[in-house]
Amino acid sequence: MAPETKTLGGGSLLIAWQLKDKRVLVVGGGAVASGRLESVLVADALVTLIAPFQGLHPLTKQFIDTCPRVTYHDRVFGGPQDLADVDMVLTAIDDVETSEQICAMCRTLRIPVNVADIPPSCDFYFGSQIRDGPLQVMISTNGQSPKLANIIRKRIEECIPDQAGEAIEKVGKLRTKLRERAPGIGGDVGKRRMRWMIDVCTAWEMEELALLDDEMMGKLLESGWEKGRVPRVDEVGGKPKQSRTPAPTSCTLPMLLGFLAGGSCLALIFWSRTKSVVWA
Ligand SMILES: C[C@@]1(CC(=O)O)C2=NC(=C\c3[nH]c(c(CCC(=O)O)c3CC(=O)O)Cc3[nH]c(c(CC(=O)O)c3CCC(=O)O)/C=C3\N/C(=C\2)[C@@H](CCC(=O)O)[C@]3(C)CC(=O)O)/[C@H]1CCC(=O)O
Ligand SMILES: NC(=O)c1ccc[n+]([C@@H]2O[C@H](COP(=O)([O-])OP(=O)(O)OC[C@H]3O[C@@H](n4cnc5c(N)ncnc54)[C@H](O)[C@@H]3O)[C@@H](O)[C@H]2O)c1
Repeated sequence: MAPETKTLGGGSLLIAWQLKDKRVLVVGGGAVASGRLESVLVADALVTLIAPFQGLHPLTKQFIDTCPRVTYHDRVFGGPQDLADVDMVLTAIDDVETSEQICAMCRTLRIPVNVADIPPSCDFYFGSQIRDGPLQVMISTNGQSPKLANIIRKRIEECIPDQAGEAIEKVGKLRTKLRERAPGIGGDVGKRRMRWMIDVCTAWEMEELALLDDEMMGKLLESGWEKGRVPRVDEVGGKPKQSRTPAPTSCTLPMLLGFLAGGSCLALIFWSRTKSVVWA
């Protein structure tokens, strides 16, 4: 559906920010900071953490002890020198004044900043997250209700197929193999690659894609891509997913029995009524 261009606005940009090897400064070491650490470490960032040892949350300590990507300084924030060569700043401290000062310095230096719980001091908000391997879902209420974001996340989690993450991973591998076999950017080959990938993803069930291994991928490319078709799972050595729709026999038999039982009851009632009229 085309967007309503005249009234467009009031939201925020939803993107998957690539943080690999970017320098992220986290100020604070409490529970909120530990969540921030997890969020940026999952994105392969290089993290500097500044917080006095005394206030560290156990999870923050664990990240310091076990993640080589975290460089820890046992002290309070020291001023603009702490912001040199930094690509992103996240503060989670129980000191509003210092938070606002850090935000002002970041804005001067044009470093994107998030100050936990102070929306005017945020260039971007965090959201409620679902992760399953490469699958990433963020629920944002754009600052209106973090608790509802948390509740909606739990509901969405229930709807995501169990094998979604694994299926995505396997399809990712298949796409890499396909690009090796049929290289090139754009053009006819690009169009044909995209069409074939769309057809494979549409024709195969998520559970079937999740089972793809190297051998099956090889066969799929050989007997599928090379011949311009999408083979069935069993044609490439896989086990097809049991159909979710019950087989017609298993569906019609109980229905038929039910129908016969119902019919017999009605006949019995009708017969007994006729009898009682006659006997009256
Ligand atoms: C999603 C989540 C991600 C995360 O932080 O990791 C997140 N807050 C979470 C929880 C949470 N935060 C608060 C409560 C108490 C209940 C309630 O108030 O609803 C709960 C619920 C709980 O703890 O269960 C209090 C709160 N938060 C903010 C304010 C200030 C204000 O609104 O003005 C106040 C009031 C302070 C006060 O009253 O003094 C502000 C922000 N919090 C945001 C993110 C950004 C907007 C996200 C969005 O709207 O989508 C934004 C704008 C900035 C930011 O921090 O990035 C995480 C859930 C993770 C999960 O469970 O999955
Ligand atoms: N967005 C959210 O989900 C959310 C939820 C709860 C609380 N918060 C907010 O986030 C902030 C942090 O919450 P918390 O529960 O982690 O707090 P906390 O009190 O457990 O931790 C605060 C941390 O900041 C450190 N600190 C304080 N001043 C510092 C300074 N100048 N330099 C470096 N480190 C400093 C402390 O040593 C401690 O490690 C609070 O302001 C709170 O309002 C946000």
